[in-house]
Amino acid sequence: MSTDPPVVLAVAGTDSGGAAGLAADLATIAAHRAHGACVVTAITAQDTTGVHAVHVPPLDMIDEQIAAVLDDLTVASVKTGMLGSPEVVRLVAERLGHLRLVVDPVLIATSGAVLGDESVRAAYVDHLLPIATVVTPNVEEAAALLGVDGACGFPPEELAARLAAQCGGAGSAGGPAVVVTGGGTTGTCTDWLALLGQTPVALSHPALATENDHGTGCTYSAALASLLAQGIELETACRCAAAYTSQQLALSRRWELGRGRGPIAHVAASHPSH
Ligand SMILES: Nc1ncnc2c1ncn2[C@@H]1O[C@H](COP(=O)(O)OP(=O)(O)OP(=O)(O)O)[C@@H](O)[C@H]1O
Ligand SMILES: Cc1ncc(CO)c(N)n1
Repeated sequence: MSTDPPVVLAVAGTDSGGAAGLAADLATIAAHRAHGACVVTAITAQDTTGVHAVHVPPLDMIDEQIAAVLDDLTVASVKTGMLGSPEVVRLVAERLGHLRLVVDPVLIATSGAVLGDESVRAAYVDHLLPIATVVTPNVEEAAALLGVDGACGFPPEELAARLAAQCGGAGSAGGPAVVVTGGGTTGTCTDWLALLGQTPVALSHPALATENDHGTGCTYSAALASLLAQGIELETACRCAAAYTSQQLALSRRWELGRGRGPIAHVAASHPSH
């Protein structure tokens, strides 16, 4: 019997502060006992206070990374994060569209920085979302992808249902599942899972009071991709990914790293003592 771990490919940007992007993705994939491969789509000069500069590598180099991984490894699932340009979104759709694809449509950072502009948003809508397995926007990203004002007042479950309809309307396979993730530091956090033509399902867990939530969305989507790679059914995988993310938020709650919104913890609670 094979002892190989499933391979999860993270296609995402770097965060020099080590909180979000590939740092969060690869640590989360490893924590789920999967093997993480990576394709670097963007380099950000970033810290807990914000994003100071962005560089998108040449498209050829991104294509070479994808080709190297696909040529050598059997990829069980892909998680996409910051893609950085419409050309990269199209390339990912072309090269990885045949695989199980968890798309975190990164448009706006926790700090408010724009990580994907209008052309990136349009490329997601036209090329990547229709062929995704799961899409995991937060409320603001869901509204942007629908082309409605973020302050439109649609409840998150309606955003989830509308986005599932928008993505799945044209496709024969019914389109992706949509999880609109919900933050909030008091009471209950509810993520809404919507599938085309079905009533959205509320996935709720206790909210944690913390300012150290930089990288939360990356952690959630990488956990989801890892769980799906292990063959876990979608709704259970969504619940487990949220539970994992909450657990990591609890671990970093009292940290004082950086001057801004600090990182979510990437490793487990216990350290070997020296
Ligand atoms: N304070 C919190 N307490 C508990 N769970 C949380 C909290 N904030 C977010 N979550 C959970 O974390 C997961 C990721 O959601 P979130 O909406 O924060 O992602 P995001 O906004 O895309 O993150 P990012 O700011 O990194 O882009 C969801 O399951 C959400 O419910
Ligand atoms: C590189 C990168 N990817 C994703 C996010 C979203 O949290 C971020 N801030 N930076």
